[in-house]
Amino acid sequence: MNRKLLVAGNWKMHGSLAFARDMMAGLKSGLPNDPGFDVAVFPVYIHLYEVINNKPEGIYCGAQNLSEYDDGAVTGEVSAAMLQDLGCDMVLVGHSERRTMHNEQSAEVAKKFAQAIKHNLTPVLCVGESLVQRQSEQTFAVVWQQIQAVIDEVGMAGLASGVIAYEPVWAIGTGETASAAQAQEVHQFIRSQLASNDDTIARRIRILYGGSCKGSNAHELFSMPDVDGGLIGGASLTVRDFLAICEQADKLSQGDK
Ligand SMILES: O=C(CO)COP(=O)(O)O
Repeated sequence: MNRKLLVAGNWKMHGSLAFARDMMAGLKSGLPNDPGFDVAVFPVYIHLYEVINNKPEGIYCGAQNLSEYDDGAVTGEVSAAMLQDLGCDMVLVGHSERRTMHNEQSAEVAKKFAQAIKHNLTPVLCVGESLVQRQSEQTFAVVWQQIQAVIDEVGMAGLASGVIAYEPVWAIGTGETASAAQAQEVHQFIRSQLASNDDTIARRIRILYGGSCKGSNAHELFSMPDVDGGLIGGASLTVRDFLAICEQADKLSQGDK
């Protein structure tokens, strides 16, 4: 099955309104017209509106987090309905920085995923193991537990409305990338586990790789059969670096992938 590659930039807690405008202007002039791959950016909440109002046509915009609740007395949180109202298309859920720094548990992540699909946002479910977990051969178990929690909440049909991003924690912001073979091994595991529940959904769902992905390794990673693009941190923060990754996605989308 042909899955469209997705290159997604997670800006994390970086940028400013001027940065958001400059990035959008740079992508407008640098991206191919009508690309054969999808592009998304994930700014902080307070820069979303600026991005939404300045983004080139066809680029998706998403938040980095959302509340697990509909509305109410939840100071400092932002609901799925508010994100949709603003014009967001997507939202990250369960990024490892939220799981570790904000102690988000898989059950909470699953509730956030459910909120996203209820409000027609595409959730990008981030999963991945720590270095200790990899060294103790728990990678598959950890990753699957994180996905299973979402399936328990929304079923396979719900999961199918989202995107999965495999981000090994040891590769995030460290400069140490999973090799293409290491990424493929986990992506293939995820897809085969999903296939034992629903083969069609398993073949259709996009699984991104994240963790020190950059222009120089994107082609090798994205050319793996089960890698459908990337969730990019550091290399999404300049037009040049982000476009270098998009260029690789463009080449692959015009070729066999
Ligand atoms: O966490 C990431 C994207 O969500 C990856 O970050 P880096 O690309 O900076 O390693």
